Amino acid sequence: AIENRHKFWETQPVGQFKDIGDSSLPEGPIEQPTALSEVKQEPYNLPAPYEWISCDLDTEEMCLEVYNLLTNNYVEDDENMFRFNYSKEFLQWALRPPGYYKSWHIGVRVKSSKKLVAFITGVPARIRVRDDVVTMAEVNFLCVHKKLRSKRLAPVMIKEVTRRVHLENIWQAAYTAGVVIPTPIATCQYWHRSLNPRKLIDVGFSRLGPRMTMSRTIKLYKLPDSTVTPGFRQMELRDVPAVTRLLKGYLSQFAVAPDFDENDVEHWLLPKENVVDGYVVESPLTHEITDFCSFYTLPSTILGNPNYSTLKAAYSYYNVANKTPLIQLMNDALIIAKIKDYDVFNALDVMENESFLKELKFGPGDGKLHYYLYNYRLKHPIKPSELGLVLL
Ligand SMILES: CCCCCCCCCCCCCC(=O)CSCCNC(=O)CCNC(=O)[C@H](O)C(C)(C)COP(=O)(O)OP(=O)(O)OC[C@H]1O[C@@H](n2cnc3c(N)ncnc32)[C@H](O)[C@@H]1OP(=O)(O)O
Ligand SMILES: CN(C)Cc1n[nH]c2ccc(-c3ccc(F)cc3OCCn3ccnc3)cc12
Repeated sequence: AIENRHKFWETQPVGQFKDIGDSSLPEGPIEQPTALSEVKQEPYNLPAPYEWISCDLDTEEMCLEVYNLLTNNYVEDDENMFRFNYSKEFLQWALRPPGYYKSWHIGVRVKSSKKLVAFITGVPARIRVRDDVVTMAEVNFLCVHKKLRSKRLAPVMIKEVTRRVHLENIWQAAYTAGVVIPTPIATCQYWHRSLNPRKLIDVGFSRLGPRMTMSRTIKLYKLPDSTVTPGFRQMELRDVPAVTRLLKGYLSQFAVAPDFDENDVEHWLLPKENVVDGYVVESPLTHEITDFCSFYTLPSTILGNPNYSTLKAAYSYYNVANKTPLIQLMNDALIIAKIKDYDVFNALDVMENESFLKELKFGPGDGKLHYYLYNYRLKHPIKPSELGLVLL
């Protein structure tokens, strides 16, 4: 057998490849919590020139350092044509939800130059796994500077965030990645809906279909100038209780989903310009909030194109269609994104998204997004349609 060794991940309390199909192993936590006094009190050792830093994202200066590290060194697509370009406002939103810990915003910098060269974050979240609501860390933004790759720095970053999460008496985590490591609990496909086909073709994101001209392609993706659902409007603070009720009811059908309360909904779904958009359908007759849709803003830097520098992308977030057909609700989201000059609208095949992707002219992306739980075993991977969790 090909030795597909995961020297670090084989030491971790995660589902192991060798255990796949072994239904004698129980679902749930793999290791039991330890006493806080038994958690390593001091940070893990770093190579000599480096030191740990807790990044205070309340300061513009630290925010800019994190932004610059990620802008130049974070996730690229498989063909290295695009790199995620999370904005500073987005990072402050993503990393400061209710109950967040500054100590979980972990940086590594060069002692001499003070340059930030690595980063990893956690934010607390209540995640329901089947009938079990577990307080977890959502781990994200793992990044090692391009010049420091393949030095086994990532395992140290992961062990350090694990240690700091343990110190808060939290023993599970959730994370996603484009890479396959032990062991995905779900594997999702991402899809793209062109809004600005000319630009997408110019930058090489899309290609002209066979027997298709540019003008025919522009016509294919054309959208109305305004939304079609009566009562469709931006979400406001006063809608938080109704949206929370809608969302809790809707997410209860999925095997893994966030357990949002009103504080969480206010943080994660109230519109923030250039960060997150949320829309409700208020019945013109009864003024009841019947539906909800949302998307977040995550541009990608276009690498090495003379005419364009940024791809403006919207990502489907949480959507609840109770009275309005989901396909109509999502088409209104596309119309809003086009009005707001997005180039592309992206979606994973999670929740009920599969039901609208093809009809609304989404095309399949060229990779997968794998979902993981740390220190929590599922007997089998779940289907994307059983997943009710979207990580940023
Ligand atoms: C109870 C609380 C628990 C909290 C913690 C929970 C767990 C959280 C886990 C983190 C979740 C993050 C979620 C997230 O942020 C979303 S996924 C995005 C990750 N970031 C990027 O792709 C940015 C560009 N790449 C880099 O910066 C580097 O390539 C990174 C830093 C990715 C790896 O740096 P490197 O210089 O290329 O590699 P070495 O240092 O030499 O290390 C190689 C080892 O790292 C393993 N590796 C590689 N990529 C990984 C990834 N994306 N997740 C987990 N592990 C990953 C790899 O399998 C190998 O281990 P193995 O030998 O066992 O196979
Ligand atoms: C989720 N969050 C953890 C960021 C993250 N990490 N790793 C990833 C791999 C794929 C996607 C992804 C998710 C949804 C989607 F519609 C397109 C995607 O990537 C396209 C390829 N790409 C990468 C960079 N620029 C373009 C996100 C991520």
